[in-house]
Amino acid sequence: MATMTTSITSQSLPLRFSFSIALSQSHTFSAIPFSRRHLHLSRRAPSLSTISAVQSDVLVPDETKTPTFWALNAPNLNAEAIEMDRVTEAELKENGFRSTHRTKIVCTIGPRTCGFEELEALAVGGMNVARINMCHGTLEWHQKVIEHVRRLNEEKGFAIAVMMDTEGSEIHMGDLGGAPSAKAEDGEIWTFTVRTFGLNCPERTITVNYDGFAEDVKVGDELLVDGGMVRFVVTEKIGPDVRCCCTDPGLLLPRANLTFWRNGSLVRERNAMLPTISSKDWLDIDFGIAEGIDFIAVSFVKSAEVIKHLKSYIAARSPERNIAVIAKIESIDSLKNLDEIIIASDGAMVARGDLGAQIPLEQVPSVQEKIVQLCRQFNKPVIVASQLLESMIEYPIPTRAEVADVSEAVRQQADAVMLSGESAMGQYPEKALAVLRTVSLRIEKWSREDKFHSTFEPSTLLSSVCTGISGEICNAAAKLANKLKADALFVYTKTGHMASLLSRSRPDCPVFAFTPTSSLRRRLNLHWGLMPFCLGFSDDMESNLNRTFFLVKARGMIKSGDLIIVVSDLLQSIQVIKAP
Ligand SMILES: Nc1ncnc2c1ncn2[C@@H]1O[C@H](COP(=O)(O)OP(=O)(O)OP(=O)(O)O)[C@@H](O)[C@H]1O
Ligand SMILES: CC(=O)C(=O)O
Ligand SMILES: [K+]
Ligand SMILES: [Mg+2]
Repeated sequence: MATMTTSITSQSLPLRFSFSIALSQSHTFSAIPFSRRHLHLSRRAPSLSTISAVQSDVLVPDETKTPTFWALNAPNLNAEAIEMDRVTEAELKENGFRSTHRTKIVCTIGPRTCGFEELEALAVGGMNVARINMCHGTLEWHQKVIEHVRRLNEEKGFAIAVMMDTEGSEIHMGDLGGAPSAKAEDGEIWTFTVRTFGLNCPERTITVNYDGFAEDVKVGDELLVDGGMVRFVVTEKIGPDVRCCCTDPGLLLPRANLTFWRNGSLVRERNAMLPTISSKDWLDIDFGIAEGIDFIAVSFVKSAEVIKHLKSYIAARSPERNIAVIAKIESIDSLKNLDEIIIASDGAMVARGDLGAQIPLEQVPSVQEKIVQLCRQFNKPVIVASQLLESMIEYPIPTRAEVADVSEAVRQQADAVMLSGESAMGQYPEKALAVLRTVSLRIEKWSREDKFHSTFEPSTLLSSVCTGISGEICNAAAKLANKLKADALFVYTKTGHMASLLSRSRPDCPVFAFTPTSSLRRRLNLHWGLMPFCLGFSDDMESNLNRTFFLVKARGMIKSGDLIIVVSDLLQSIQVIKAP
């Protein structure tokens, strides 16, 4: 029979108040090993639900720890032995725990931001993940970006993750013979062709990457560029060439996505059979594995099988590197298999750009909300992407509607929001990033203060999927942190699982995630509310705590009296600690 032990420690830990509940690996409750003098409140524990019930009744102050005690007992450690970035550090020092941003930011890197200085400016501005889109640029170009990010992390202590986004084999235009864009005017006749040209592409001619294109389209079909940014109607087919008349004028961008529509429906002919991961994508993936990237975002996922296939490939090719696989939800097919896809993946992206070209636009908001909610249930990080601040490609301030869109994603508590063209080739990448940060900080604060969690009531949402003992511990810890108005949660995690579960509970305070490896630290950087630190730790929680408090305090990031809730992978325990 399981027995629960609650121990109140008073001597061995750097605490003035502490209590702990420990679950041993065999899932029976046992005494926590690091308290020397403790008061046991042993009791039978029929179910996990009793954990939170005992939490509030055992806070006992221990006034024996004076500043001199701490000065004498401080571990002899160099304050640099913890890896953190200066943005987090400065944020904590200046404004305290509550000020830190919870919603993470992914920035697409393009010609406007690929230089070291520009990348550093994004890092300082709060970029957590740098996304490289394999639709564009050469491998040499991408390699340079990855090298810059690695250098930023090594030299400046950032933990910026690199996400590679695959090209996929959906239909898209060629690269416009190297031109940055081309303007299509109303009534003009353009030729879409499967022929290839070198740099001498004839005027008003667009190459198409899909060989079956000229056979699949029919006269009268509508051809949509980028989901309708520019629109054509097919007037004539001549061998490999398809003549089209422009009906909605606009700017054509290199490699823009193409869809064709017949009688108001998206045409899925043989193109529906195109592989999700093309032969070019596999080469890109090999390149990414060799370069040590952190995430692979798979474009146009249709089923869970492709995710499983890629994950087993990564495991075989690179057993030591745990690259996370993100499913991009942007095709009609993915919506039919949403649950399985999310369960099979390590995270998902609501890729609203292409999604809005495949389903009616008015359905995109509800699909976004559904995906965000499912990811939270299944404990997978989720990114809301595309056109959040589209007008900032050209203008220094966003539209009011864009601010409302960002606010909605933050209110839904998505793990991350993403910049695309705004940071890749826009005129104001840093300003766009600053807008994301300012808006998300404001909405996060508002949500905490007003408990404005209406759509995502954790008790019903989180209980619908069983996350086992760890999940219950993390929910209880988050609840406790909210109730006690704790300043921070600390989690010691070797696999990242406990940290992700704490993030899933969306506590009011930030979560300091201590992990022993830099690669896990980078991956955790995508999760809502996690501040990942690299810190070697042992199986001895007492010494881990001593060490962490000393290091974090030496860096001026916490102060005496701060209330910290500590959760650990190692002991599956919750402790309440007042910083010495
Ligand atoms: N590496 C790059 N080199 C040149 N231009 C880029 C690069 N990355 C992005 N861009 C430009 O920024 C725009 C927006 O970037 P984004 O990655 O969202 O492209 P996208 O093609 O719309 O996305 P996706 O293919 O994933 O649906 C692109 O259309 C392209 O013009
Ligand atoms: C990001 C992306 O691929 C899209 O929105 O289509
Ligand atoms: K892509
Ligand atoms: Mg896309």
